[in-house]
Amino acid sequence: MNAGPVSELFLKTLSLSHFRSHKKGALTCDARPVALFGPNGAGKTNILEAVSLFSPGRGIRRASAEEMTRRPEAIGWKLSGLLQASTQTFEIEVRSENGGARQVQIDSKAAPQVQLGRVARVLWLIPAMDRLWIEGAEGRRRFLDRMTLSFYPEHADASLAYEKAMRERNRLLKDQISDAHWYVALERQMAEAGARLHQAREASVERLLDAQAAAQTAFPVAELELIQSEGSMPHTEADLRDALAESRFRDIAAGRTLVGPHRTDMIGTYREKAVPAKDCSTGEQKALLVSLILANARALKEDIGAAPILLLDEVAAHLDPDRRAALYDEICALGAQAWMTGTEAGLFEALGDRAQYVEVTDEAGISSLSIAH
Ligand SMILES: Nc1ncnc2c1ncn2[C@@H]1O[C@H](COP(=O)(O)OP(=O)(O)OP(=O)(O)O)[C@@H](O)[C@H]1O
Repeated sequence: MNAGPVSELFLKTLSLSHFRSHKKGALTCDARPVALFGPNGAGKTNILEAVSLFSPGRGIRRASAEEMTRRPEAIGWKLSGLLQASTQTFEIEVRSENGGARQVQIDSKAAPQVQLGRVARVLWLIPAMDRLWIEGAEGRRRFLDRMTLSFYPEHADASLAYEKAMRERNRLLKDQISDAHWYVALERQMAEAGARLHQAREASVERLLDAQAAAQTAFPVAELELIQSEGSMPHTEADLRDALAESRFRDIAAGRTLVGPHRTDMIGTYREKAVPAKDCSTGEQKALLVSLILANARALKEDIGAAPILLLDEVAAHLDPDRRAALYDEICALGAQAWMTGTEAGLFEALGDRAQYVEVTDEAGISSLSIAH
């Protein structure tokens, strides 16, 4: 099952049942951007989170199924939607019973989560990423891996294989086992999967730079460089295997693996100014992230034929009016169904009738998700 080459990709319907603050909510929409507006706490981000669960992973908040269960009933939740991919329509359902593991169905058939990545492509930018350039490497690595995964869905397999072998190696390290033959097989697996991981990340970084450089865009070019948090970064399978073998005694002392792509970091630079992203102004840091998301969407459109669904939480409020208008123009030029949130409908004024407007209110637990005219 694969959406294959598509000319458009958008959600036609979305229903939520007992999901976070939404007891019941349903929406029918077209391919245009969706501007969600309403007061603080109305449940706008919860709707974005619901859409994000139509792609693999734990969604925009990385929450557990249990956390997403509506209180106080806590009986489990269900999301369903019709995804239009050119002339094909996929019926997607994601649910959790009593806070248990998420179950996915595509066209009424149980499907593994990874299958969602081949049908729906969803990218997002949320306020939690605002400090991405400043905080720890883990957030940047996750951001990088999501972008990489969007280009190369098989990146998930390499990540899993790498992590599994590393977990076993770390167990040996913790038990202070120094017998070499125990390590060799695991390091071979790590090197094989790790080299694939690294190549896919490097390829994604290159694609993002090309997509930014080639575009007519109001956003600054974010140049990305991958580095290893300590020392040099082994690139090839052979280098990685040697680096792991060399690091063994140091790793035993540390009780964990100190070298490899799990320690990759990503440095961002505002290219035109040659200023590291971490030293840029708050607005510039946001603009660099918007630039990357748009580049990701443009490059993905080249691959699959249609722009991915975008989830932009509170992005409009953080951009000056010129940049905001530029963002809307670029989204519309891409033809992306961008789900955007804001407390005021006025934030979306520059979109005019190029978007559909949804007022989100939460009265008596029944969310009113009506298209506002
Ligand atoms: N599991 C849950 N059950 C019930 N309500 C929940 C649950 N999780 C979160 N909420 C409620 O959802 C609301 C937050 O929703 P959301 O973050 O979508 O708001 P928002 O409209 O984006 O607000 P803002 O404009 O402030 O960002 C809060 O009132 C919170 O208490």
